[in-house]
Amino acid sequence: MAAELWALRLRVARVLAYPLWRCAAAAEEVRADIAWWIECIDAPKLTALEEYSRFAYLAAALPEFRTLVHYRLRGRSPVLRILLRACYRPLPTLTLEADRIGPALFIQHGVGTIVTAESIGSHCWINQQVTVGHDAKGRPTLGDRVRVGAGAVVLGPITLHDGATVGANATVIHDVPAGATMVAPLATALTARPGVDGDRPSGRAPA
Ligand SMILES: CC(=O)SCCNC(=O)CCNC(=O)[C@H](O)C(C)(C)COP(=O)(O)OP(=O)(O)OC[C@H]1O[C@@H](n2cnc3c(N)ncnc32)[C@H](O)[C@@H]1OP(=O)(O)O
Repeated sequence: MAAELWALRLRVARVLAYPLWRCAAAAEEVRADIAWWIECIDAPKLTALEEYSRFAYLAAALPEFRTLVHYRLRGRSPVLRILLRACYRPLPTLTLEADRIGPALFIQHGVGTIVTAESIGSHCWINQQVTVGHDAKGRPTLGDRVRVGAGAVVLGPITLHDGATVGANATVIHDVPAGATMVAPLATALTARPGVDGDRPSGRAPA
């Protein structure tokens, strides 16, 4: 039953996604995006699909993917883009602004993620609640295969070189060498303080 439902949903997705596919398929990056998203999601059910079915699934199920497709279509006519955005809603909590986003960008859970970069290389991975943004001097450049973990903040005219990783919740304001991993200090336990009721959220003794 579950398999039949999955097949039915995929058939419907294939019909509904067709106009978007017709507009997007010409962009080389979109094909690389599809392959990269399937690799990152790593679900055998999706790996087994051919390219158009993969696209239809991603466009139907993942608004993050639709946001990326709309970015890929930014050279098309404004009227077409408005129509496509109305029919295939992007994720409102995800912003992608860059002069160039190379082929294959995966966005996992685009909740509260704002990416304002000079450029982004190929095969990058960005998580939820991430800010990649500018300071007074400029905005970041991301190389190839850069990964930015949940809650991370990357600011200013810096470069995350190829293969750099920013760990969850880390703030980065300097260049990161190729292949390096940046992490923030980990949370530490608050030691018990005499005279304070540790069970109370405010930490204050009752009046
Ligand atoms: C809903 C969802 O789940 S969405 C998915 C959200 N997930 C993410 O965003 C993933 C982001 N990834 C990370 O932050 C990873 O921990 C990475 C990439 C920074 C490091 O991963 P790994 O290389 O596998 O590191 P590993 O787990 O082996 O830890 C190595 C060391 O780094 C420390 N470390 C790992 N991650 C972090 C982090 N985010 N912040 C601070 N220190 C860290 C570990 O405590 C460990 O230190 P130790 O050797 O002193 O014990």
